[in-house]
Amino acid sequence: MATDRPLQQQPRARRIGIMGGTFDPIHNGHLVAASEVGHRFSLDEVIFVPTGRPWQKLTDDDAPVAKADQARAVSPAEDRYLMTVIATASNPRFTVSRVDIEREGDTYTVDTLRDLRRMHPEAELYFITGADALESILSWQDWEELFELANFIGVSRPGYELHVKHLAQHLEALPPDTLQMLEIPALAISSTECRARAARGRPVWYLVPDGVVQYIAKRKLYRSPRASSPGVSAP
Ligand SMILES: Nc1ncnc2c1ncn2[C@@H]1O[C@H](COP(=O)(O)OP(=O)(O)OP(=O)(O)O)[C@@H](O)[C@H]1O
Ligand SMILES: O=C(O)c1ccc[n+]([C@@H]2O[C@H](COP(=O)([O-])O)[C@@H](O)[C@H]2O)c1
Repeated sequence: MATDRPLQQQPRARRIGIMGGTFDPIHNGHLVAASEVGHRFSLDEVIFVPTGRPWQKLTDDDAPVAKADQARAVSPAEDRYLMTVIATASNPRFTVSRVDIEREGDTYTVDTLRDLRRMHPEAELYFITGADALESILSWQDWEELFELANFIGVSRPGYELHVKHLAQHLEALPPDTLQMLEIPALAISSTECRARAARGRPVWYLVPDGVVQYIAKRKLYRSPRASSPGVSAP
C-alpha cells in the first residue's frame, strides 16, 4: 500500500572541504572559493589549512623567492594562522587546522591529506584548489597519490585557465568525480597584490576581511622599511 511517509534516507558520510593556502594574507577570493564549493557540494565543514613551509614560495636559503615580484620571505606561520582564524571566525562551517604549521619541514599536500584522513576516517574529503595551483599540480610532491586521498575541486580564478589537459591521462584510471571543476564568482584578488598595497600604504579594505586589515596594521606586516607608516586609515 502506498504511504505518504518519506523514504528513510541512508545517513551520508560527512563531507569535509580542505582549503589549503599560504594565506599571506588570507583574502576574500579564498573565502568566496570555500563558500561556493561548500554550497555546491553540500559540505558540512571547510577546513582552512595554512601552509607551514611552502617550499615552492621559498628559495633554499629562505631568502627571496620564486615569483619575481615577491622580494620577500613568507610571513611567520603564526601570523598567517591567526589571520586565517580571524577571517573565518564568523562562519560556523569554517574551521582552521594547524596540521601543516606543526609538521616539521616543507609542506606537502600529500602529508596534509594523510593527516586529515587519519583525523576524519569516515569523512569524504574535497581538496579545493584554484586554477593556478591546479595548473602546477604535477610539480607537487607525490602528486600521483593525491587523487587517491581526496576528491579535488578546481575553481576558476581570473587570469588563469581552468583545465585538466595535463591530468587527463592520469585521471582516466580514476572514478569520474575524482576531479571536478567549478566556476565561482570572479574576484581578481591575490595575496601578492594585498601585500604590495599594504607596503605602499594603500588600503586593503574589502579585499581582505576587516579583522585582517586590523591585524596587518597591528603587526606591521608587509611594510617596506622605507615606507611611512600607513596604520589603519578609515575605509
Ligand atoms: N582570487 C582567487 N580566486 C580563486 N582561487 C584563489 C584566489 N586566490 C587564491 N586562490 C586559491 O587559493 C589557494 C591558496 O592561494 P594562496 O594562499 O597562494 O593565495 P594567492 O593569492 O595565490 O597568493 P600569492 O599572490 O602570494 O601567490 C590556491 O589554491 C589558489 O589558487
Ligand atoms: O604538495 C606540494 O608539493 C605542494 C606544492 C605547492 C603547493 N601545494 C599546496 O597548494 C596549496 C596552495 O599553495 P600556495 O603555495 O599556492 O599557497 C597549499 O595547500 C599548498 O600546500 C602543495
